[in-house]
Amino acid sequence: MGFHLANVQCPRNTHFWLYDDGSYEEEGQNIIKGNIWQKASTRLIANLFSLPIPPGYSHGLKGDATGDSGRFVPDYLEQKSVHKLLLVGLEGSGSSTIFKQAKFLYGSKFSPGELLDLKLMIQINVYKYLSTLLEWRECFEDQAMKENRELCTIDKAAGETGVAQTRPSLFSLNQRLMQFADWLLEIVALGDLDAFFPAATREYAPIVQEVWKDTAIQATYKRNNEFHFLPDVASYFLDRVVEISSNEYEPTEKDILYAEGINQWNGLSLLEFSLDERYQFTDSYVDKPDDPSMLTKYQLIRINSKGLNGGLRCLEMLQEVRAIIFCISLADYDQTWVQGSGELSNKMISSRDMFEDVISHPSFEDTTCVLLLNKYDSFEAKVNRVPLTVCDWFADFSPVKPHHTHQSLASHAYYYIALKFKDLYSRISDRKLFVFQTKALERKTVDDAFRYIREVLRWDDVKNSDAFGSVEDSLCSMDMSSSS
Ligand SMILES: Nc1nc2c(ncn2[C@@H]2O[C@H](COP(=O)(O)OP(=O)(O)OP(=O)(O)O)[C@@H](O)[C@H]2O)c(=O)[nH]1
Ligand SMILES: [Mg+2]
Repeated sequence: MGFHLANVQCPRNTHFWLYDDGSYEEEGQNIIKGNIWQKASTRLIANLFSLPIPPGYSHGLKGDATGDSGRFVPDYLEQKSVHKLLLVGLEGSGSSTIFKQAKFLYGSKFSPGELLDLKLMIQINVYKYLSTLLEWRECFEDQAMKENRELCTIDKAAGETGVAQTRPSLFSLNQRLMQFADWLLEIVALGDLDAFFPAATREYAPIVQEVWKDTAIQATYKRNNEFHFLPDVASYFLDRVVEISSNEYEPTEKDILYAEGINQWNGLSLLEFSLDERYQFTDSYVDKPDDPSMLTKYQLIRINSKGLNGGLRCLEMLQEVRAIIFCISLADYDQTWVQGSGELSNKMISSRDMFEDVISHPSFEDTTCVLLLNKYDSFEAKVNRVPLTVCDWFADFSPVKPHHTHQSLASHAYYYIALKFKDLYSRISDRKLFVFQTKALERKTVDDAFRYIREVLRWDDVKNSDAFGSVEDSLCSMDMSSSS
């Protein structure tokens, strides 16, 4: 199995001999074919399972000149090394969307197994969305009943008969749908949803559709700004529940991007890729095709926030991370979030706290950090409606009236947030925080982000080799110019 994890080609019936130093040869051939410790995948797996790694291999490639901080790798060796990029963010920030876009952009297609995982995840999520709606329907119905009773008491006092008390409200379901709702909510309360669905998904699709279209649920959905944990994509999938629930359903590219997450179970996803030498932020390509073997290789490691719940312990297992890519949803500034302690808090503030925890983690003292401020599209639409100051951390945001400047309110607010994070970072680290704006559903912005990250890392190498001084300025201006 170790050979498979190390990406060693193992034809059937071929046996390998593995030596203490990690080198291996085909049985009896007396020709050393390679060394498993030189394979990045072996080292990562070993890290994750806390397996010992021979000393010469634990920091980069054997014999690489990593210098004191492990940053400087001479060009000729850099070509061969794999830069690990750790992608993290609070749930819903869009980190898995960014991962999936990177896979569409630079990776291979989703395999049939991965597509099946995505399909199951989409099918089960539909039931989660519906149960959220059903819970809120119940609250709104209770509220409506209570108001009715109060009205009744007033009417009675005025000498009128109290029929309003028994009258169904806008939020009441008929008895048949009510039975289904009770049954579904019980399964959810018992935590059995994952075990029950999607095996039963096809059978219940018609009734799910009926509940979703019912006026009580539609009235509940209209009030979705009042409750949390119902993502924007809920209606996108609920509208198509029958299609999604069929055996023949295959998620489209759009479905894959809209689905929350990459698969149901896996907290960790890996993608190895390289970037061609297309010029930064333009669509022009260099004339000659690149020699793919010369391109720097990156390994994108995405851990979902559930995977980080164990107090960031798994981060310790990730050695030699070249850069942390921390993803934050700009649109979270007015959202509520349940923290680990069960307390409710503002989601932007929860994201900030998680950011602080990750960057102050001893494993990442010397690690470059790039902050991706994502969901600029939702943010742009929202910021004109909901003042940024609803988030306590942004209480001192006082924009110059938009018509006095050329900047929109959204871009003004974006710079303000970027600076907040830069200030915070500078209080914790003596390194510079790089900030980039994304709309992860737009593939181009994710491509731009990775090209920006590549420039940041190149700059880092140059800075550490002390050859140039002015690259930082050009990166800063790039970073700022990319945000309008
Ligand atoms: N409007 C908008 N929606 C986005 C953007 N990025 C992600 N989303 C949506 O936001 C939802 C959550 O994104 P995910 O990528 O699942 O975020 P995540 O929570 O970091 O990933 P998991 O931890 O795996 O759930 C998905 O429905 C995405 O389609 C964006 O830039 N704009
Ligand atoms: Mg999510």
